[in-house]
Amino acid sequence: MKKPVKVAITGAAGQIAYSLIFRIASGSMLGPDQPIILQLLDIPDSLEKLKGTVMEVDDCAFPLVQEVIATADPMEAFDGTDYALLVGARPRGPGMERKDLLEANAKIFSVQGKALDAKASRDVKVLVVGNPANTNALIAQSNAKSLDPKQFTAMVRLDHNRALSQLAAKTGTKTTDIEKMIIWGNHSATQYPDITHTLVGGKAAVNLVDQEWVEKDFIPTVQQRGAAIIKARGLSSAASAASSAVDHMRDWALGTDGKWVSMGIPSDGSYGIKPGVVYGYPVICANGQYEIVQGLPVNEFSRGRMDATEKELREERAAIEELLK
Ligand SMILES: NC(=O)c1ccc[n+]([C@@H]2O[C@H](COP(=O)([O-])OP(=O)(O)OC[C@H]3O[C@@H](n4cnc5c(N)ncnc54)[C@H](O)[C@@H]3O)[C@@H](O)[C@H]2O)c1
Ligand SMILES: O=C(O)C[C@H](O)C(=O)O
Repeated sequence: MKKPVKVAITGAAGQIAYSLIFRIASGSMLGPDQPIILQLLDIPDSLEKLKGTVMEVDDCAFPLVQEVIATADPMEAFDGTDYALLVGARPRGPGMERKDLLEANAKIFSVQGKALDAKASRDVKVLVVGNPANTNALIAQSNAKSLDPKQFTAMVRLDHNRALSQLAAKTGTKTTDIEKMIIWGNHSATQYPDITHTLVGGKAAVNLVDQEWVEKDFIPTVQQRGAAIIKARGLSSAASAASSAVDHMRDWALGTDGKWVSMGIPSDGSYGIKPGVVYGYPVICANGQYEIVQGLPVNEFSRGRMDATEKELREERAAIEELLK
């Protein structure tokens, strides 16, 4: 029997968490033999609703769940945390851009960065889902001075999965036939879903689809998918966001077996993206660590898109600079 690990989920009374908590509790994230202590955080006004979610977790009688803590205190929620999924934030509604959320949500992540710094396991792995996810991850990271910046990541995996699904539909293949997809940059409408290096059934994707489809259909569809879901559901994506959060953490913790996935991580100068932003990169995970896939040629079209999404991230950074101190 493995020692239990502590998994903190913020925004635990919200709609993403309503899917995420149950997937994690069933073993989808860390495996069917990894016991879990759930540490659920929400704001005082949402605690009554959270009580209902906890009752439902109890009612599932999950074999892996050792204990469930529900609290409005970040210091309690992050005590000894091994995995932190920072979901809690206000989602955007119809017609809003992610940058509209910047001010509303930024402060949450400075408080939580400090609490993680003070209380979490020194090896904690942090995934920020709450939008604007990349810049929120930057804020949390900057407020956790004693932790390694590499421990803070943002979710672009939903974009990665959306891109796989769009390309599979276009080429009449399965998502599992596709390798080496990349999402560069921000989880926003400037992100760059890049199929330049992608293989479909071992063949170069760029030879299977035309550039016009890539520019006029594929890239905008992936960039605008969040907005399309808000329009259709009247609410932002939830089950797919939860599923992608599980994929991100599982791959980081358990490895990708040499496969590429996309993660928002602190930029280190790779591919000309200077340090100071959390940027989507292609990575390979092994032994609980991720490494950027290096040495890929970048054509002129890709360079322009990669720079444009970096520019947006630097503007977001400038808007919350005072929270980084
Ligand atoms: N990165 C992605 O791919 C992605 C995908 C979908 C949604 N999102 C984002 O995830 C976030 C959550 O979405 P949702 O649909 O679950 O929203 P929701 O409104 O259903 O739930 C948010 C929850 O967060 C809680 N909360 C607010 N402030 C908090 C704080 N300081 N500490 C702890 N909890 C707090 C709220 O009380 C609420 O229960 C939004 O910002 C949304 O835009 C990101
Ligand atoms: O687009 C949104 O605001 C929600 C989320 O980030 C998504 O991509 O579905």
